[in-house]
Amino acid sequence: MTKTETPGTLLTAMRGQSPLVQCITNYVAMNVAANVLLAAGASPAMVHAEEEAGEFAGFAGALTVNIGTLSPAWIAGMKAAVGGATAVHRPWVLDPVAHFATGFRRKATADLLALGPTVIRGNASEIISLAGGTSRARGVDSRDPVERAEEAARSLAATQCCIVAVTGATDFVTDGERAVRIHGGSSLMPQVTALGCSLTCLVGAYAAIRPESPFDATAAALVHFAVAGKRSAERSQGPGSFAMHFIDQLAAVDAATLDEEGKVVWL
Ligand SMILES: Nc1ncnc2c1ncn2[C@@H]1O[C@H](COP(=O)(O)OP(=O)(O)O)[C@@H](O)[C@H]1O
Ligand SMILES: Cc1ncsc1CCOP(=O)(O)O
Ligand SMILES: [Mg+2]
Repeated sequence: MTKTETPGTLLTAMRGQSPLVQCITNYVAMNVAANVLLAAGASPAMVHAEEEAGEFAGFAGALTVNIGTLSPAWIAGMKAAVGGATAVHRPWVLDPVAHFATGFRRKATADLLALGPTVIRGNASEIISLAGGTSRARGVDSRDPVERAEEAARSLAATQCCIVAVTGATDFVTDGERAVRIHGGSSLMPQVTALGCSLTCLVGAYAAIRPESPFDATAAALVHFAVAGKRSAERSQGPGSFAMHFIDQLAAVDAATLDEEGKVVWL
């Protein structure tokens, strides 16, 4: 991030363009993620059929691919969409939900990784395991602290030549050389399903407006979540009211709020 391109500047640019984001996400996340993107200021479209996914990616601002509820038909749609996005040099974001859990997921994830994602966004367990380490998780929820994933993220980013974002109590973003930690959010966030998946879609929205700067775009999306999450927790009684306030706060925060309340620490 530069002084002129703060997260707040990127928020204003993102809202100004309201980018069309093709989200191939899971059944759990589809509705949540669409509401998150609309509240944040982007335009989501959940388009995953093989017959149309590549064509759609040819005019979407960015593509996001999430393997949460995988099936062979969805994998075909994902590959077609990545082909379409790559052909027109649009960024695409991979969310490797519980990729370590089964052979089916491991194979699909390896195939998608080989197609060269612009950004990988996962929780600490997912990133540790994706870099070849052993995580403690068995399913979609992380069982490792982000600090344990930081070296894994750097190495994965360097090997894959992409941006890697690890989320959790404190987030970490790296391109293999540069790295930032982003503080904020709330411990209520992992108690609401699909917020990580929705964040992946929001990374796509920011990447759509700054395809040449995916590091800054990813960090801005994470700051947007961190600030909205902290403000929502201050207004909530538990996970249910948090989910409602979170949508409100994603919409309520403006550029000045992100730049005043966002806590980004360069490493
Ligand atoms: N303990 C926590 N404190 C603050 N924010 C959190 C915490 N756990 C997760 N988050 C936030 O929740 C969002 C989703 O991250 P995470 O739960 O790691 O993803 P996933 O749902 O894929 O496991 C991110 O914005 C992250 O910063
Ligand atoms: C519960 C569940 N099962 C398959 S995908 C999914 C949603 C996971 O969402 P997130 O990774 O954002 O917690
Ligand atoms: Mg996840």
